Amino acid sequence: MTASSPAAAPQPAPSVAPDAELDPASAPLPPGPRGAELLRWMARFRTQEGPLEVLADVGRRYGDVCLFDLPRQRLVIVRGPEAVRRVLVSNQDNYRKSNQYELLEPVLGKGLVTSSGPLWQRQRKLVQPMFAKRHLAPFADHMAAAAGAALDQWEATRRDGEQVEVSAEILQIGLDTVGRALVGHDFTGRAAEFGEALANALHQAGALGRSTGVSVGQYLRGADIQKAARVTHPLRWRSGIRSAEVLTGIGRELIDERLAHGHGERDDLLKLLMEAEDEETGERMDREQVLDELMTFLAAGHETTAHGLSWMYYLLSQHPEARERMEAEVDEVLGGRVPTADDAERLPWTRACFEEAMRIFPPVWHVQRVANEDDVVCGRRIPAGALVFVSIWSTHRDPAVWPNPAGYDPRRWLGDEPRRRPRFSYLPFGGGRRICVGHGFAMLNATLLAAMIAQRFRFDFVPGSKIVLDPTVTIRPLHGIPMTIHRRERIGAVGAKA
Ligand code: HEM
Repeated sequence: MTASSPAAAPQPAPSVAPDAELDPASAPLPPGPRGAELLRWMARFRTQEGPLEVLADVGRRYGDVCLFDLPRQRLVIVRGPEAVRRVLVSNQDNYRKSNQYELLEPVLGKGLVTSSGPLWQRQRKLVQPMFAKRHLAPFADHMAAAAGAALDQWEATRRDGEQVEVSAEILQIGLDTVGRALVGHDFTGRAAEFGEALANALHQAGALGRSTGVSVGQYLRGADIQKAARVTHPLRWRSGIRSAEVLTGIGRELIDERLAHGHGERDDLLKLLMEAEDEETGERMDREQVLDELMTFLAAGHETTAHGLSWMYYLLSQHPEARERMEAEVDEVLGGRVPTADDAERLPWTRACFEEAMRIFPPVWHVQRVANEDDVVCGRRIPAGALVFVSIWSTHRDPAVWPNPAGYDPRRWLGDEPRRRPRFSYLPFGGGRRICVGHGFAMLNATLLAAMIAQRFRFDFVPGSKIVLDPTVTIRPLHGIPMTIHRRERIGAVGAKA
């Protein structure tokens, strides 16, 4: 696990005027390492947990804005509410998404995550209403049905006290629940094949994104990032493409089935996607655009939620009092019945346990942008063309905002506490116009799933197991999280609706 930290150094002087009023030309560049020290930081960045250690340590050493002045590429790392607000919200038009996202295009095509400009605007307008509160109730029923079936399976196949790899279990159950909400029963039977291909495609894209070869390839050959990945890592690239073909093949089959036979009784997200119309032009998405959005939802929604939950089980096993409180809440509110969308609001502690887990282990640990023009952030000049790492990881652990930042304490999420903290001190779903479109869906899915698991099972960490963080697209546990699974006394008849 991530260690800490060189000795703290003085923070840069705080800006006296708001950034918007400062002239970039007269603002100083951010502080940062130079020469051999810069090379040492970069070498550390390439180690297994290095990116997370570097994000945390540059914050401690250089403050909220730090510059790595590399040949041909200036990398700026920002953290903290003020810097996040400037880059993601108040001056967001000055920042475009970085080309790292293009490595995901073989799977996501030109869906919401990877598109920009007018296409993104049109798609966001079409897609956003699908995640409105009124649509969440049927999604919740799908999620609960899929989770119930998966938990029955655990009950039938897992011995009490058996050792399991919790993140693999949660990934599977997470894909079942997200998949059912998106494409209903049609997903049953395809989930295993889909899950395996998706995990590989994302893993390869994440590894290519961190590869020195890909960076050097772009730099030396002036190639675009996909070409650099193809040339410098042909096997890795091919492996990702093969998985992408499996995924898009499944997606096309699901869509073609609907085109041929209609939606029937289905009330899932695929139906909403296929029927969505632009209110001004009446235009609908074509088959390929529906495919890109479907792949985007499955890819963006599945691993993120599942890893957040896996980290929650890891943390809960070390905080039995928090876990007992979750079990007591679930027993009291649900009394053994299957939860509905309305129940999510009646489970504040369960929700808080998930929110706090995402603070300590944010599934998306940073977002990347490129500055179009010079800008000023926290009184420092961000040069045009700089690659800006908005560090969710270190913002969530900033001691200026979070007392005892490494301590897992779901009480931080109760009552007025969240409102007292500065905005953008917590951003697991990003911020600004490109904030996660599925965040309500994700919170519902995670809360219901956590509640249904707590009704029936409990996990204990296997002592002495080593947990290694793998920060690729998401933060996943490199060798999994070994835990023993235990059945809880059943409260009432699980399976009966209120
Ligand atoms: C705990 C679960 C989740 C986390 C932590 C998460 C996190 C994020 C973050 C940080 C972004 C912003 C990326 C950026 O600004 O570059 C994002 C965007 C996005 N997320 Fe999520 N997400 C989650 C679940 C979901 C779900 C369930 C869906 C859909 C079903 C989804 C769909 C999307 C889409 C489509 C975007 C792109 C939005 C746009 O650019 O307009 N996410 N997510």
